[in-house]
Amino acid sequence: MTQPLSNQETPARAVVVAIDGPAASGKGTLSQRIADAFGFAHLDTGVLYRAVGVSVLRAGGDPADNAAAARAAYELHPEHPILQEVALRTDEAAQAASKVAAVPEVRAALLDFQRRFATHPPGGAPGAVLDGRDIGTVVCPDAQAKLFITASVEVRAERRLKELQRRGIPAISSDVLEDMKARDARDSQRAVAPLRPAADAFVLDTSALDADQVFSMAVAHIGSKTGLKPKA
Ligand SMILES: Nc1ncnc2c1ncn2[C@@H]1O[C@H](COP(=O)(O)OP(=O)(O)O)[C@@H](O)[C@H]1O
Ligand SMILES: Nc1ccn([C@@H]2O[C@H](COP(=O)(O)OP(=O)(O)O)[C@@H](O)[C@H]2O)c(=O)n1
Repeated sequence: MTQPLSNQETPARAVVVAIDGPAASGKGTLSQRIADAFGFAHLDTGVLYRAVGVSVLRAGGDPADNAAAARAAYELHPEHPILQEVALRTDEAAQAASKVAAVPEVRAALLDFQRRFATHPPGGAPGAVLDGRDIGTVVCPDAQAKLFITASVEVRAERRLKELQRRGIPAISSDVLEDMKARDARDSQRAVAPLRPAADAFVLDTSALDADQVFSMAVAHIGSKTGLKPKA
């Protein structure tokens, strides 16, 4: 992936909040709320892998083919229109994403962009929230605050099913659950940057917590690590 376009340089070191966890644990919802509350920029890194996976499928390739996946990753750039497509939200895209995500060249190609977003958040924001699988372990190991958001696979599959239905994307409950289990296994067992909490991450099981409760606990954790409070 090529470098982002002219981000305004930030004079002080940007605050970085790393939010990792398995599929549909609530990372994206929490990350956007944290970014809004602290005035930070937000990067959903899963979208990058989804875009690479969908690009390979559209070119008629196999997402597990290293060369095809690497090519698609090098061709992706931050202004690419595919990054805005609703097609990235489908289960098919998620499965393709987790296949290309196991290819070391793909991860390497996407790394610089993610790191630059963290160190130089767009619009001169004083901080960045990145969510994904390896933010606290690989992309930003020096992040000031790290959260690992999880929930039981049944709860996560139910959340994802409702989300797909809300978006008008057809989905079958048992398929969503099976696809999520397959993706969990692939993401946790891959050799490169597997899904796991960083040693210094705050692990939060959200199975029985609503989004407001998760947000309050995350704000408290970020406050304890950075001394920052959300904007009024
Ligand atoms: N704590 C929560 N309780 C219930 N539903 C939630 C919670 N957090 C997020 N959701 C919902 O679950 C779905 C998946 O959340 P999302 O933030 O997209 O997860 P992720 O980014 O981890 O895949 C969304 O529809 C979201 O509104
Ligand atoms: N930092 C990241 C983000 C996503 N991914 C991969 O991309 C896939 C899709 O990520 P996502 O965050 O969009 O998935 P959901 O949590 O939204 O279901 C994951 O299953 C991972 O295989 C990754 O490997 N590393």
